[in-house]
Amino acid sequence: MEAEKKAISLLSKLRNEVQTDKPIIRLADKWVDTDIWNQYLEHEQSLLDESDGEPHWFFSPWLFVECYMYRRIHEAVIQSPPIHDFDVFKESKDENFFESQESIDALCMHLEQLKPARDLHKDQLKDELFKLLQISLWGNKCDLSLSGGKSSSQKTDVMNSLEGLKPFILINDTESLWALLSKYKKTAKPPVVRVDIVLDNSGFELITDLVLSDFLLSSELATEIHFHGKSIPWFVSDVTVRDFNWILEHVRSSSQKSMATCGADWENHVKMGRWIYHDHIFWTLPHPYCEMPQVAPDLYAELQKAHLILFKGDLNYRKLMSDRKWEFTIPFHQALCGFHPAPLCSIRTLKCELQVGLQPGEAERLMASDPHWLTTGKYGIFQFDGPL
Ligand SMILES: O=P(O)(O)OC[C@H]1O[C@](O)(CO)[C@@H](O)[C@@H]1O
Ligand SMILES: [Mn+2]
Repeated sequence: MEAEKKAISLLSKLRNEVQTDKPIIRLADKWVDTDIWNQYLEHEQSLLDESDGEPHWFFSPWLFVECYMYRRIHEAVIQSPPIHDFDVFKESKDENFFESQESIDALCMHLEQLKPARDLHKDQLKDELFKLLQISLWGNKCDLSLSGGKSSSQKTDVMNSLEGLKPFILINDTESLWALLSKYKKTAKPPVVRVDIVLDNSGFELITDLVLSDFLLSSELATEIHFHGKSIPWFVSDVTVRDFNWILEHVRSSSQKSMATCGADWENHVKMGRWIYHDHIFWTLPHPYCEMPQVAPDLYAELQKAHLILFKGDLNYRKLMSDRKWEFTIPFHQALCGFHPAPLCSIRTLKCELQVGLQPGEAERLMASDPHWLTTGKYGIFQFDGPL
């Protein structure tokens, strides 16, 4: 109880700082990333004129303060032993999984029916890949950060909604993904085809990513999937290693036959080293991804081993684009500012005022028909960059 009181008082202090636009203060804990964070704060300070004083909550870059807020929540918890590894968002993440049971079961049943997927005819293989990619895209609607932590589970039949949702895909580079992966399958070269997925949210979205990953293996479009998750609770619903293992265990022990079969297969993928989970502190730092080679060269080198990297979700898009106010028509490649570790694709629903690579006039047309098109998660993209 003492520890809880301490954590709550640190969180109240944080809330007061946010609400009253106090200066952004240095981190006081001693965690693996504390020094990097404090250096970043100094860097933010150095960008201001002397007359501006210190960086404050209301007038600092959104990406930076939003990441900083989640890092401060982490600080409040780790400074309160013995509850130092308590995940304040765990309950809502788990709830999202339980509330989406029917949709999860339907997806697992679909996946099982496709097996053995390696024998599917080329056209059917492509068709199924596109379906599962779209399911993974729309799974990104289910984050808990946009809804302020309120339930955002999947209750409708996502598989039968795909056709109706197609007009809301603003950029669809899935043909490039097919061209890349089917070329490897056809030539059987290289013998190892590695796809990395930079995960976003736990619950239903993670299930859609796992279903896609299982299909990539069973269809032999890929031979290894590497998942990248967060090392601390992040943006409410993002996946940590605990969430990842918890979901696998709950799918495996489900009373629904298809789910249990999928769960057993998935645990087996992990055991056999076909599915590999990584975490790295870089994913919970405020830096844009173009700074990865300097800030986290080991992670950059790891990503360079991939044949394709899928970046899930809105926050990853903001970090890929350095969260700048780009023109809507600027090419994706250019807005990546030199971040090209391997061919990559952003799969996200739009939740922030940032989108590049549109046709001239398209943003204006969207704005006229739906003024909130950028922020409601109603629209989605598959945006690819890289040589084929
Ligand atoms: O889980 P996702 O798709 O990254 O979405 C999180 C998004 O929600 C917000 O926190 C609020 O819109 C954004 O800052 C962030 O981009
Ligand atoms: Mn998220």
